[in-house]
Amino acid sequence: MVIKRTALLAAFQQADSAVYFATADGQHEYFGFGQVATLMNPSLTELADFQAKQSLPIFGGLPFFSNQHDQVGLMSGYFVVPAWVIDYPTGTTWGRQPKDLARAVEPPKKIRLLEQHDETDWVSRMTAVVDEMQRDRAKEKVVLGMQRELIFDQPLEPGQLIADLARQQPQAYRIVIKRRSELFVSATPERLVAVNGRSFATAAVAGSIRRGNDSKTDEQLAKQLQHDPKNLHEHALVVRRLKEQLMPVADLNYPCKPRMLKGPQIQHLYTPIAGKLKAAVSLVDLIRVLHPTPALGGVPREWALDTIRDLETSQRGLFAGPIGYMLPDGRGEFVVGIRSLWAQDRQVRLFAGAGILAASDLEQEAQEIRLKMSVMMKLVEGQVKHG
Ligand SMILES: C=C(O[C@@H]1C=C(C(=O)O)C=C[C@H]1O)C(=O)O
Repeated sequence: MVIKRTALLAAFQQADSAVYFATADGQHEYFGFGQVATLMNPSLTELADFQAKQSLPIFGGLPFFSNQHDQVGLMSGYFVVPAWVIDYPTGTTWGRQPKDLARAVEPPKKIRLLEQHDETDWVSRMTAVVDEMQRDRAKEKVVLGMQRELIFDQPLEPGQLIADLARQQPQAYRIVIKRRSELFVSATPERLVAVNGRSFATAAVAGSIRRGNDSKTDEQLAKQLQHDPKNLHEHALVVRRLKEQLMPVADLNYPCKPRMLKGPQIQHLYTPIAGKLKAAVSLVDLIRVLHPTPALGGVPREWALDTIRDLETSQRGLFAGPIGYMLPDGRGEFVVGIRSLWAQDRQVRLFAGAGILAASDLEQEAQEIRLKMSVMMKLVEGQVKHG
């Protein structure tokens, strides 16, 4: 029997536990329903042990910091083995299809935004770190995040989020993880790592500018970014680190100059890095090697991570963490959980960050962060009733 996409969206709306992962290349759109096993707050070792016991696909995410233990729910890290998974474009399924996938579809209801809280002191809070980087040039980069809290009168509708994500962000990875009254949603352009046998791929995505309103302005903005020393340096730090970490385990292919990666709101410098693993290295091992890349951490790594812990007022949880799936044959892909939100019932948190260097203008960085947040703001706006 052919399953309609609308039935999957309705089932997502109604399920207690469901996952959605669409790849940026449009090749795969996984929907998973129910749960045969779950893993909360895992270490990478626990995740590898958990995976070894499963014969069905696994979906979920690791928190950005593995050692922050006061996170709640999804944000502490969560993996699920759904009872049934379908890759919609290919029709491949795993597990047993539930008999009554979805009851009748209800029309989406509109919700009201009651409160919005922003980090209005972000620029002043981050000033000292730019001074520190100017004094000590060994401190090259730190990616600092900002969060926004939204309170609605009703919860977001996840089925509708999936439909709107596909329309609004077709060239991004699109992820929705639902666990009872919690949702984690991301429309991220950034692959952490994909593995297929001995082939693997990762990417450096760092250095950003807005999109132009017409193709001429857009091209000018791209040129400006491609010649901007601060952004080129910020990007080069990520490429350098990825190469250093991967050279020992793989033969690598990559372009010598960054390309452009364009989303509807923002464009980035982009260096795809692919290769062949010299020995069988698992996806979990590659996450251990790569996360956090300087695209979301910084250089030097430990100083940057301490700085993030000290200066960000809200914990990252899954924000900027590795989010992905693993299939029983060892194939799989993890992305970086940015352009993301976490919803707990009627309460929603948005996260975005920017790479800070000694040459950064913090007002401009704050503006860039708000631009990155507009990806999730636009998504939730789609459900909001005005007036
Ligand atoms: C931190 C984010 O994005 C990261 C930071 C970028 C930058 O500073 O140029 C670009 C892409 C991402 O690696 C985010 O979107 O929240």
